[in-house]
Amino acid sequence: MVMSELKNISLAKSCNTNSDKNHFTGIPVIDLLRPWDAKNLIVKACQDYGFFKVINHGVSPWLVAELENEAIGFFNMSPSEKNKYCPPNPLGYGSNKIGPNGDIGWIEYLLLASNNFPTNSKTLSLLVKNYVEEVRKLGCEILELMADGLKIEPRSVLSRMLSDEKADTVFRLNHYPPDLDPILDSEGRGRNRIGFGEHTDPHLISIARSNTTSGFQICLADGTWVAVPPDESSFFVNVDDLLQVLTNGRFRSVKHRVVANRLKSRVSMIYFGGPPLMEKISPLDSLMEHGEESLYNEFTWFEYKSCMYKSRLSQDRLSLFLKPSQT
Ligand SMILES: C=C1C[C@]23C[C@@]1(O)CC[C@H]2[C@@]12CC[C@H](O)[C@@](C)(C(=O)O1)[C@H]2[C@@H]3C(=O)O
Ligand SMILES: O=C(O)CCC(=O)C(=O)O
Ligand SMILES: [Fe+2]
Repeated sequence: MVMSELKNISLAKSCNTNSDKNHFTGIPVIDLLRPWDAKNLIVKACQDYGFFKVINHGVSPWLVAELENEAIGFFNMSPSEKNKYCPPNPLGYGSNKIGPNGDIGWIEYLLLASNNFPTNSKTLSLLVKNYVEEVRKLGCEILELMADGLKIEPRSVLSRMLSDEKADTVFRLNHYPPDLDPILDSEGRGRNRIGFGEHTDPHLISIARSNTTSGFQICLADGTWVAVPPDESSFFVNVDDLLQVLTNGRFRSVKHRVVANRLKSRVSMIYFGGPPLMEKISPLDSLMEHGEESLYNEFTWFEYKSCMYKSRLSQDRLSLFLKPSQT
């Protein structure tokens, strides 16, 4: 990646871009070995933050470590080796550019999908396949606990979309190199560059794991940005746009971003769980109260995805599907 081209990568608008400062201590922690508590805590976390951390998740730490090592091996290859790999249109290897509409970040990444996650290495592809399968199961368990907590039936009403053989899964490996030469602001203070600009994830849920380097931040309901303390042994779960629609706005699709770290590389691996392309998305009947109106016009995941690829990272895509009475 040509870092000299990245001098102008934007600084965050709010002042809290230093990745190690103001670590937020209020992230909800869900212990999956306590399912009787977990269902209610998950619902509260999705309503309050659209975000929580999962411990005792059952995903093999060996698999996580192997995949991280293999990913580091990929990112350690020379730029010319990496650039031989197909550019992200939308899947492939990318650096600096995120998506097709001019967004940039202090990042390089591999975006993969389909069942065999083709890469330049059989080992990497196989590890991704096994990892995604384990994390997909974790996603189903979490969605079933959500249904229990929301008191809706069947408990597979959400998870069936991830278990479907046509489920639309994306997997992403991100590498944020250290930002050794941060930009100076007008007062001469060093400010970290943005690694991945603010956005919400479009799918149902995203399940992320990162190394011990800080940088990930979420936006609270009052608009404050807070830094999430890293935890390499846990998974972090985002409520995504489709889950906000399916719950008719009860759950918040969390706005988040990544700020580059001054000293350390950050490596993250994210599973994005989406439904089959033709799935129709509208608030769940079993959740709607008597007389409650849907906030959104019905759409298919295919329609939403098409609209997403036409939009910039920070665009509020869901607002395009709000009913006129809600705008
Ligand atoms: C700017 C873009 C990158 C993105 C596609 C989009 O046009 C808008 C949504 C972006 C996002 C955010 C979450 C995931 O990282 C991602 C893979 C996705 O599904 O939506 C990315 C897209 C991407 O990097 O291609
Ligand atoms: O790297 C991360 O931890 C988050 C990146 C992200 O938000 C994304 O890939 O959608
Ligand atoms: Fe994201």
